[in-house]
Amino acid sequence: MVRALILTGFGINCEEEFAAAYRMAGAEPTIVHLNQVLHGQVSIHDFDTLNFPGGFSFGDDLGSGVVLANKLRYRQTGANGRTLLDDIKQFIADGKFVLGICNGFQVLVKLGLLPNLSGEMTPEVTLTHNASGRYEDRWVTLRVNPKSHTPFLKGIDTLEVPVRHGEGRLVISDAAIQQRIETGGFNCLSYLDASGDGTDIYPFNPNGAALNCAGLTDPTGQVFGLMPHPEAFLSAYNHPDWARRRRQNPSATEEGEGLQIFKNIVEHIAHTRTAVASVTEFAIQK
Ligand SMILES: NC(=O)CC[C@H](N)C(=O)O
Repeated sequence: MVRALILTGFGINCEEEFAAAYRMAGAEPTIVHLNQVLHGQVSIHDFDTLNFPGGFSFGDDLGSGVVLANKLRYRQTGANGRTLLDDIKQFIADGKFVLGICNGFQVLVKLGLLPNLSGEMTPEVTLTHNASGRYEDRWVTLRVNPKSHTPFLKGIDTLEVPVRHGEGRLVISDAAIQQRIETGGFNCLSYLDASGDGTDIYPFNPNGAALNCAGLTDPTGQVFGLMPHPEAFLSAYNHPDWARRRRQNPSATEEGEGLQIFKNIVEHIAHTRTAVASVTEFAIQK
């Protein structure tokens, strides 16, 4: 069974949707208060994926995700001076996966886990207040960057998902970093307009993000974060226009488009595990 650790506490509020997504994708989700991890009662290393849900951690004080990111970077988890960021580094080095949605994405960016071009886990870009100056709560259409190789987005071309955030505007102040993000395809998701083109025009691009970017991966593809909420589109009936969509395509699946991201990563982990097991079995037989 693929095991997903879902963090909560301090104002995170999307952990149940996250758990439902993993459950529907065939994994075993465990929701844990961040303090249980920081106090050593739960180890992230017992899990395959580490998940940062959306919400309003620490009331968005100092900027969304900033306080939680600092807690992960500086709060020592034991007498040996280790921090949770040290454990997350190990977790990624072990080939495991990290997913952050909305406030979770903001945490990963402020922590320097995304895009992490340098490998040093220092912040390289930021997410800040929407260009509209308002909280945006609407559905958007996204396209997956064909250059992206993250298993989370395998086989997905476009998808519709809701956004609900006040600080989703990606700002890249260094031209060299922007170029490396584009060259590597780490800007893995872009906002589309009604004709299916990437756009910086409001409200299709709800926040004015650089590169029309709704999501980033790190160079390994193991760390993925996005502003929209795929975990809020698990059933076709979550879509505001579900009735018309069903009339147009009555034989379409009843699954929501967001679920595929979770199915992808669960299948990828299960498949990798089977492949490793059969190689090991082959080596033992020899
Ligand atoms: N839904 C969310 O996770 C919102 C994130 C953050 N509080 C913001 O408003 O930008």
